[in-house]
Amino acid sequence: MSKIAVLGAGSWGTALSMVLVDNGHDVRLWTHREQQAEEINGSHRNDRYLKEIDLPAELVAYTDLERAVHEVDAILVVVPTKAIRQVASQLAKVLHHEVTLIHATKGIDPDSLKRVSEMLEEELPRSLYRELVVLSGPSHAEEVALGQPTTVAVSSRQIEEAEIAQDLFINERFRVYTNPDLVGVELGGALKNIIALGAGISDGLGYGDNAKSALITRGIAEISRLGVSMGASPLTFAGLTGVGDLIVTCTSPHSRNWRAGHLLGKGYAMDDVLEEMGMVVEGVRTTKAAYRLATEQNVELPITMGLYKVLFEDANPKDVVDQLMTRGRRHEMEDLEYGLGGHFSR
Ligand SMILES: NC(=O)c1ccc[n+]([C@@H]2O[C@H](COP(=O)([O-])OP(=O)(O)OC[C@H]3O[C@@H](n4cnc5c(N)ncnc54)[C@H](O)[C@@H]3O)[C@@H](O)[C@H]2O)c1
Ligand SMILES: O=P(O)(O)OC[C@H](O)CO
Repeated sequence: MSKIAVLGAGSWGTALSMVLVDNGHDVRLWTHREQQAEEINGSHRNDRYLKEIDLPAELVAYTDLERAVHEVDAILVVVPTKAIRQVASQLAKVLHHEVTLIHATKGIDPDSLKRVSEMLEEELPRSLYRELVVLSGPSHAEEVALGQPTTVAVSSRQIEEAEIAQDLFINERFRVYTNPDLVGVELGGALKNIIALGAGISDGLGYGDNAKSALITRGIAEISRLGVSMGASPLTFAGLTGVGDLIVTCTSPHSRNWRAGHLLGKGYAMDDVLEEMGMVVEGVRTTKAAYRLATEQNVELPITMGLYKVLFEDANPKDVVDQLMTRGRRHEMEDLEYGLGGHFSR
């Protein structure tokens, strides 16, 4: 049994805490909101984030970060990307020993253009952890909380740290694979949210399965293009944290990104949509980050660019779809054009 602090009591932090409690660990769920801690400890519910789910009585919520992390073996950070630096700097002040450090947040910071692990590394002294671990994959909190079969991957620069995280989480309903490609695992989870917003918009506009399938497959092509330019392996994007997560997020009404896109496609204004969601929609900020990265690195991301125009330049989604459909002609597989596995003859 390990002592584990989970920082962030939203839907994902709560669902992952349930997995850890199921595995027999002593779990402290930290929230910055007193009322939420009272609800979790008193009625064993976290209804705003996981409706109608009874939490295990062993799960204890804390509002005092220092007490929550006292003598823990591992810390799981799972606050939204926007809060990562703030929570990490609070943690740096109260943590005084080395832990296994895992994060399960999916995003890229649009200001610094850093991945979540990079922000954590910048904010936390190296003496507090060995090598950071990322947990990602196709996993709606609502299904994990119900104990439905789920698979994810953990990645770290050191296999030992990834295996420690694998051991903490794995059980017969929550299968955890290891993957050495930390950059790819992190980017797949972050960038799929952009495409999920697009898939929601497409559904909201009334377009059908053909359009959504196009978004998923051309989406993974552009995720891979940007990912490879940032040092990821293209193979990772064919796995759980790439196409796996893209499918789950683009096709499910559980997805906040899909739902937000759906409302945008129906004509609601962005501010109203975000207020209606009441939970984090990571794809919005990540679209800004990917737009900047693509511009800086000269990588072609047509769907992301189109979505940026809809989200931040008030473009009409239907016009953006028209622009995407009438772009110049292209080969489908860029590498095949150059003879890797096949080539044309005229
Ligand atoms: N919900 C899912 O199914 C799911 C699955 C996989 C990954 N994720 C990722 O996990 C991350 C968290 O998502 P979520 O679904 O739990 O979000 P959420 O909106 O359900 O909850 C976010 C939680 O973070 C807390 N928070 C926000 N700012 C904070 C701060 N400064 N200090 C302390 N706490 C703060 C909020 O109070 C809230 O409890 C996101 O990056 C998301 O993409 C979510
Ligand atoms: O609800 P979303 O859109 O944030 O997606 C949740 C998870 O990332 C799906 O794997």
